Amino acid sequence: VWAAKAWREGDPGGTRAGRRPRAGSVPTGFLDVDVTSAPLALECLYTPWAPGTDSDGAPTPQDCPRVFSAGLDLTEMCGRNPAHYAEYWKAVQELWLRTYLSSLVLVAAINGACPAGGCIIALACDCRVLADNPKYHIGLNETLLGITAPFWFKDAYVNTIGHRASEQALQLGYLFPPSEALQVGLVDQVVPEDQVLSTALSEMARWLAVPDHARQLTKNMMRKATADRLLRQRDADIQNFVSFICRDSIQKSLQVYLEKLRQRKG
Ligand SMILES: CCCCCCCCCCCC/C=C/CC(=O)SCCNC(=O)CCNC(=O)[C@H](O)C(C)(C)COP(=O)(O)OP(=O)(O)OC[C@H]1O[C@@H](n2cnc3c(N)ncnc32)[C@H](O)[C@@H]1OP(=O)(O)O
Repeated sequence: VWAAKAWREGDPGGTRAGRRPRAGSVPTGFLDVDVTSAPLALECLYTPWAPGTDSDGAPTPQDCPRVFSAGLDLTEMCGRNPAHYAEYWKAVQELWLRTYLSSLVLVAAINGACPAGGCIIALACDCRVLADNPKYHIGLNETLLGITAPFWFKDAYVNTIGHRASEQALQLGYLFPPSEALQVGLVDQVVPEDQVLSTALSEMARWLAVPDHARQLTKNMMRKATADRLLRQRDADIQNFVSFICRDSIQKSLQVYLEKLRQRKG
């Protein structure tokens, strides 16, 4: 994900904030964003988590070039206590709200798989450029894990691809390959893999050419109702998440899914 400020400063690579998780960072293990320093949070933006870490223990895209984001860290949702789940979900909400409501131009350069939480962060951006590789699927696959996408994931989906396509894709947990993602409007461009970043930068230039104040006011006008819906019921959403995720049947489903992932690797 590329932030306008860094782009303007000619340092898009410097937006990677994948440092070792620290106090106050979103405990997703995937998207390491400092949520305690509000104005900075998005300006030292993250590279969404992909399996692999650099020498500092920080996630790096290079270590797993085929993954944009594997979504939320399932190990944060398994075998923990209710207080942990509540804190975790609050951080996920915060990450999404800040990304979704950012006044910066955000362009998602999607160079790998982009399921669930990865998709929701890409959807919070202003524009999505996806590499044309049949393995790079994008979408909300929660039902395949035996869980439900929360209402604000659903809202972001509906806002982007419409009600009928969302209804079908959400129930099926469907992950769209690039051509279908483009067709349904889930991404804005599909380009050869080696052109993802240059295309994202061109898109960024296009968006930045618009007077900032007018673009920002318009963005807020378009997004406010969706964000307000979550803001009005943040605590209830956390309670729903905690009681849902604590169910034995849900824990079991998640463990089975994680185990399958691990076995697939072997
Ligand atoms: C009526 C009541 C209603 C109440 C409603 C309440 C609402 C509450 C709902 C709760 C919602 C919760 C929302 C969750 C959103 C999510 O994001 S869930 C996560 C979804 N993600 C996935 O399904 C992706 C799974 N991963 C993959 O498909 C692949 O890993 C990959 C395509 C991303 C990459 O493939 P590859 O490069 O081959 O890597 P792997 O070898 O598969 O993986 C390496 C390594 O990473 C582990 N891993 C992968 N994904 C995750 C993950 N999401 N979390 C944790 N760990 C993950 C994988 O197991 C391997 O681990 P090991 O190295 O073997 O330890």
